[in-house]
Order: sequence, then structure tokens, then C-alpha cells
Amino acid sequence: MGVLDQSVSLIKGVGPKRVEVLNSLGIETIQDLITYYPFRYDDVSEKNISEINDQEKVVLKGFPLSEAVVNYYGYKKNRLTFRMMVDEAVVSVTFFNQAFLKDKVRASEELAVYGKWDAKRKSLTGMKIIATSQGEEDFSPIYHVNKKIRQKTLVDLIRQTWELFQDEVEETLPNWLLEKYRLMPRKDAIQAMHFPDTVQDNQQARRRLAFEEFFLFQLKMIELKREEQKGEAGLSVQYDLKELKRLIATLPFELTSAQKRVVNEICADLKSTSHMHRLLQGDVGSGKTIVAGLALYATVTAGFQGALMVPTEILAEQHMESLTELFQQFDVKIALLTSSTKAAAKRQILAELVAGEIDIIVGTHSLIQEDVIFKHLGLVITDEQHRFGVNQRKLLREKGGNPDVLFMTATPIPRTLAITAYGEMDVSIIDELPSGRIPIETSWILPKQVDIALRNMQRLMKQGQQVYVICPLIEESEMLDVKNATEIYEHLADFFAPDFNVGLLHGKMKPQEKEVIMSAFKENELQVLVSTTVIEVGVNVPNATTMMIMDADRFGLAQLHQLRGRVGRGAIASYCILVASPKSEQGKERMKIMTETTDGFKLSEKDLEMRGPGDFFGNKQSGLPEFKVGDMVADSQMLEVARTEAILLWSQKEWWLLPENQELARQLHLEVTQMDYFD
Ligand SMILES: Nc1ncnc2c1ncn2[C@@H]1O[C@H](COP(=O)(O)OP(=O)(O)OP(=O)(O)O)[C@@H](O)[C@H]1O
Repeated sequence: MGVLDQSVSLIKGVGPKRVEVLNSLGIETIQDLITYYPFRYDDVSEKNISEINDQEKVVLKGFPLSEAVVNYYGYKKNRLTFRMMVDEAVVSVTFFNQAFLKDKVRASEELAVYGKWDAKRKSLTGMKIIATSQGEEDFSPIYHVNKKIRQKTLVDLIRQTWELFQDEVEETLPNWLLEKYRLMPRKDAIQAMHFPDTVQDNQQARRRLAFEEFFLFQLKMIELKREEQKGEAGLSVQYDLKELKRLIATLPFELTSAQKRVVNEICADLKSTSHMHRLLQGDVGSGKTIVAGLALYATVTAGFQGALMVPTEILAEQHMESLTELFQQFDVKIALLTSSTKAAAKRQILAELVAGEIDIIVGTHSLIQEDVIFKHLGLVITDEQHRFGVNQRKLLREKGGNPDVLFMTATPIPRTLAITAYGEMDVSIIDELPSGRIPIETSWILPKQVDIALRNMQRLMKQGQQVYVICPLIEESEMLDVKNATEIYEHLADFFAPDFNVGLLHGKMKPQEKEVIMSAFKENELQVLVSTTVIEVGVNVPNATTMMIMDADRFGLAQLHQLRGRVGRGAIASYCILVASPKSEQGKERMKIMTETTDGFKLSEKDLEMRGPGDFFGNKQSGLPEFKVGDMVADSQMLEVARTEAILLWSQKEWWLLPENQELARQLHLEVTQMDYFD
């Protein structure tokens, strides 16, 4: 283990409390900290007012002439204004909805404001106030932080750590690759991510690190596949067709022909001795859950156990419920295991799993913990595959007799990209929605029209229907996020009282709290659910027929589609209302497309087309594997190249034994393979 793999507690001045804070950002080792990259950079070079173009984003340093004045107006909005002396000129500065900055503006105390310049009015629309000391550099990196740590503290810590440990950074890529693609050395790249001298420098750093991520990812994928092929043959799950048909006969609906086709494909995989490694793609609401249920049941009829792994507790609960209902008349024992399962209950579940008494287990990441041992694990299904990394996949596979693996995703990935990303998987697609669905009617309104829309919603609610109101995630601050959602919640609770009940759901709530709210909504005790995107994936409440998405222009198309998919899940007409006032043409175009199509594949292709490079956290929304730096969509060409190189490398016999590839082999933990080889 290298120094960089050691805990951050090794860093001077990082005590147990700090460690905890860093852990909450997913930073455990020194390596994690120095590769915790900014998600954005602000150009904070100082400029002369006469040199600034209209609408350019700049930092202006100056002295406020007075205190700031805050005005409240409209739908929970406020405006903070003050005038500031910049060089010889008086500039007026306006912040929207950031009244909390009032205290930071003090007359005659120097201030640096980052914002957008209006040349005609000589005014600045402020985006944030920056520490004046920060203004000394031309680019200010912005990191994701939470309420436990401030930007500046994190930046200082990264700087200090980097100074101490930069010499420990080793090159991961072999020289021949660096030369072939003119890639920056790893150490320089990390430096230029945190402390870039120029934009170009930073772009090269990104390019290098993204390439590395893609390349390692592709190498791992190929390795995994090779191991799966070379290991003992997959299981042959000899399921009982008659039993499976008996279950299908109890369904309250007829399977769509797409569902039948994919069930057949999955069953063929189960039966064959080759290892199942299949991706099940289906647009939102296309009925993947029932397909998963059937596959699990088939496995159980053959005497094996099945596992269904999902990304959130809400989803785990929901799947547990639908499976319980599905198997009502069947002798199947199902259990739920999440991080909130109590110790005693957990102990019992684990014992029953080992004994083979539990047939199907539903859960979150808890399922891949070490202590979870199966008797005969036959099939593992993971929902929303992108949230589980390659390593987790490996862990799962090691859980027992080489079970078959099915990945489900609701994100329609354009075929071209799917081939690059998942080239080594078989893909089944449910390309048909259950009959009788009425397409969701989507409209786009401006914030000032919200009240009219709310009254329309009220009418639908009087007919017994329910609604979602979604508030966006504010990337920089979870706190603001919750605050924003809470404000909207309060407004709506007030607006709809006393006839209707409003609930609030956000990511900072405890799992139990979320559960209570979710089940109250399911039971129609709450008619309105205000939520952040925690409900994004998979939630199924067919009686909810309207969704209003606030600040919709802050979401990617794929994510809007996912969200919108929470309505239109029953036979009643459904509506999606996008509230946004995008400034750019592209933003307007995006809202328009949403109103024009409900076809997920079309939207994701559009998303791909319209996204520019540098969309750092874009892939979080696209349903693709997540990378720290690389964006599979914006950098798709680089991904292709990385894949080609990875395939080439694996085609060389024993490449991992060559001295120039040692570091790569180490990264992939290939020592094991090496030993296998000498055996
Ligand atoms: N063939 C069918 N005919 C009618 N209704 C169906 C059919 N298959 C599934 N459904 C119903 O459609 C709804 C959506 O199904 P399900 O939750 O499985 O969708 P999904 O594909 O998992 O979607 P998402 O990814 O959005 O969660 C459920 O209420 C389910 O009972």
C-alpha cells in the first residue's frame, strides 16, 4: 500500500472530526483528496471595465457605497442591490434570491463580486461574493462541498496536501500511450486540475485524466469478461416453465410483446450454462419490474436464490412491496435488507440466507457486504446499473457459484454509445409501453404562471388525483437545496390548505422519515409531494398524474425524462409542467423538445447532440457509468479510442508482465491473475 492509499488522518492538522467531514464527501484516503477535483472553474481574473464584453462573466473588485437593500417580490423571490465603486466608475450590483448575502456587503469594505456584466447599464448581476484573497488567481476552482466544510477550507487542505504528497504520485499510463496521444504526465495533470495556470493547461489535464479513467474502465471491463468466461461455466438454471406460466396467469394484465420477448431472452440465458451478462433497457414505465420478478421466480423454481439490488432504500421498499404482491399466492420467501434493517432482524436474515430459507432478497448496497452469504445464489439483478461500479460487480460475482447477472436501466442509452460503454454485454430492450397508456402531456410555463398552474392542479386533485412538485438540486450546496425545497413546500402547504395535504421529501432526511412520507403519499394521505430529485428513479405511484418541475432548465433532458416518467403510469391522462425561464436559445430548445416528444431514446440522442464538452457532472444524469472527470457523452470519441487501445492491449499475450505496464497491472489488481498464470 502506498502512502497515498493511507487515511487522510495522516495529514497534519486533520483530526478525527475533519476525517469525518472528509468522509462525508467520499474522501477517505490521501489519494481521494488529491483527486477530489473541482467541478467548475470561475474566471476571476480582474479586468478593466472598459474591456469587459456585454454578458461576460467577470470579477469586479471595489468598495460598496452603501449597505445592500433587499426587496421581496413575486413568488418567493427577492432582489438584493447595492452600488459599488470600481476604479473610477459606479457600478450597480444585483443578486437574485440570495438575500443572505446582505451581511457580507459593508460600506467602504473591499469586496469582490463574481457575476455577469451588462455593458449598457453598467451593472453586474452577481452570482457570488468571493473572498478577496481568492481574486489573486485567474481561475477559481469550485468544489462540491456540504454544510460541514467550506470551499476555502477544502481548497487550503488540498493545497497543503498537494505540497506534501505530490512527489508520491506515480504515472499510471505506460509511456507509449502518453506519447501516442500526447498526454500530460499524471502529476502535472492533477496539479493543473486544482491550480491551473491557463485554460489550455486545465483542458489538457482534463483530457489526460479522462483518458486514464476511460482506459482503466475499459481494461477492467474486458478483464471481467475474460474472467467470467474462463472461470467455471455459468450456472444452468433449470427453471420450471409450468410454474412460471402459472405465475404469469395471475397477472392482472397481459404482458406486452416486448416484455414476452425479453423474458424469453433472459430465460434462455438462465438455462444455458454460459454466463448471463445482460443489460435490460426499457424506457420509463415500460414494465421492467415484472420482468425482473419473473426472472427471479424462474430462478427460485430451479432451487436457487435470487437477489435484487437497487440504488436507494425507497426503491428497495417499493420493489419489496411489488414482489410481495406478485408472489401472494406462491410459496416464495422474500426478505428486505437495507442499511436501516435492525441488527437482530439482519442477523436472522443472514442466517436464513445461508440456510437457503430465503428465496429472494431485495436490498441496497448492503447486499454486497462481506457478511451476506448465500446458499445457492442463482441470479443477481441490479437496477440502475450505472450506480454500481465495476468493482461492485466483481464483488457480487464472487458472492457465490458464479450467478447469472442482469442489469436493468431505465435510461435509454443511444445504441451507438451503449455499444462503446457496454460492448461486452448482451442487451435486451423493452421498446413498447403497456397498452392503454395515454402519452403524458408536457407544457412549459414561465415562473410567473405558476399560480395558474397550481389552480389547475387543484382541479385535478379535487377529482382524487395526486401531484409531484420537483425542486432542483443545487450542485454547490445541499443546504440551499433543502432550503429551496422547504420554501416551496411551505408555500404550497399554505396554498392548498385546508383541502389538501402537502408532504416534503429531500435527500437530507433519514431513511425512515422518507419512508413515512412516501407511504403517506402512496396511501393518498398526502395529495402533493414536494421533492428534490430523490424520487427520480423508479418510484411508482400510479395515482399521481401531474408533475410540476421547478427550474426545469437546470436538469438534463435525460433526467427530466426520468422524472417525468413518475407520472403517466396508470390509465389516467397525465401532465408534466416545466417551470423555467431559460435565457439561452439552447435552453429554450431543450424545454421545447421536452414538450414535443415522450420517446426516451429520441430525447437521449438529442441530449447527446446538444451537450457541449466540459459538462462535468453531466453523466450523472445520463444513466451511464459515472466518472470523476470524463463525460461519456461529451468525450465519447475519447471513450472509443480508450476502448480500442484497451482491446489492443488485452490482445497482447501477458501484457501485464511487461515492465512498462506494471503500474497499469497494479491499478487493475492484476497480481492475482499473474499468480494464476504461474500455477
Ligand atoms: N404489460 C403490462 N400491461 C399493463 N400494465 C403493466 C404492464 N407491465 C407493467 N405494468 C404496470 O406498469 C407500471 C410500471 O411498471 P414498472 O414499474 O415495472 O415500470 P419500469 O419499467 O420499472 O419503469 P421505471 O423504470 O420508470 O420504474 C406498473 O404499475 C406495472 O404494474
